[in-house]
Amino acid sequence: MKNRIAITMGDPSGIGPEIIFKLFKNHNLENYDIKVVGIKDVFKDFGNINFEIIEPEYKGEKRFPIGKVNAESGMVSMLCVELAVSLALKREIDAIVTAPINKKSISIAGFPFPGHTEFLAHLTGSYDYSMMLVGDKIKTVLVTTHSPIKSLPDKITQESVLKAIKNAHNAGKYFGNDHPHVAVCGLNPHAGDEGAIGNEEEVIIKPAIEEGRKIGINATGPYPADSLFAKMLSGFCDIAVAMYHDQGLIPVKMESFGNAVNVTLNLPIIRTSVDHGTAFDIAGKNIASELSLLRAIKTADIMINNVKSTKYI
Ligand SMILES: NC(=O)c1ccc[n+]([C@@H]2O[C@H](COP(=O)([O-])OP(=O)(O)OC[C@H]3O[C@@H](n4cnc5c(N)ncnc54)[C@H](O)[C@@H]3O)[C@@H](O)[C@H]2O)c1
Ligand SMILES: N[C@H](C(=O)O)[C@H](O)COP(=O)(O)O
Repeated sequence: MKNRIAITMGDPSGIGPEIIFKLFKNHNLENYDIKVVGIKDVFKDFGNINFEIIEPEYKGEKRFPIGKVNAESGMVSMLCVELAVSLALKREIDAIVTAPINKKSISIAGFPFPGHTEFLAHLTGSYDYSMMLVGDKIKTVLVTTHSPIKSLPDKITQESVLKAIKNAHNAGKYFGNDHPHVAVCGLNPHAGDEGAIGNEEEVIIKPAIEEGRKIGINATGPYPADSLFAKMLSGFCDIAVAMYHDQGLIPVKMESFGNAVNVTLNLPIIRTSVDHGTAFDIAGKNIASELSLLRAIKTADIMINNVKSTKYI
């Protein structure tokens, strides 16, 4: 049986519908059983639709302004995610792959979540999840997700760092390595220089790495983040653990933007996503690339095939 994957439409004011249409038009998808969760009317201007669309219950206006923040687009994009998650929890599909949402539009639509990741955690009752961005050589798991910088000191704890280390270890299998070398970034410049420039490395990050090592994870660090990612390009480690969003995502996007995949680890469902946003600046121009979406489908397929056969720590 082919793996059953639902792609959520994303924000209809952005490039989500366009890249979904291009995915079906330009690629051979016969190895997968793919459905789209979205609004049919949104796709009809692109041409003949040769894929199945499941619609969420949505009673509002179905014409969405292109390239503009608005509450209706935010609302419908989240309703699609909600429906896809319910199908995944009922095991009617094997994975969800998400097209991009706009964080401002979902906020004015009344969803108090800064992204899919946190909404998915809410819908599935998950706490020990992590965001991972998968580039070609650079693969990063984050300790904190969409957190304002000023909130970081409270969120980077021994527990949250250890959680990310475990999730990074367990993610190795998806990339052909059951025992990955997980290299952990410091938080401060030069990883604190042994306490000379901040002490989070000494009192939080090193103890978390030690805990990880005690349960058999090949975790090392903390390393100065400014040089770790350059070393990663030469094969120094398999997965990096980064303390906050931009520390981990800038290196992935520098290396692989447009071809990387966002994975939410340790949910009770499989979820992958594109590495880019709604790109309002190019929405409606027919120039958006669907390649990250294709990669997200392939990654979800690998995860589905691997998930049953793996031992978790
Ligand atoms: N997976 C997601 O849902 C997701 C991911 C990232 C950002 N976002 C959200 O999207 C919105 C816009 O974010 P942003 O402007 O920071 O980033 P963005 O990724 O939307 O755009 C950054 C730049 O990359 C270009 N770009 C993006 N995707 C492209 C594609 N497929 N093909 C060609 N060019 C592409 C855009 O035109 C823009 O110049 C924000 O609300 C952000 O929070 C959502
Ligand atoms: N952090 C992601 C990125 O920059 O690519 C993006 O915001 C998407 O996050 P969600 O999957 O949580 O929406």
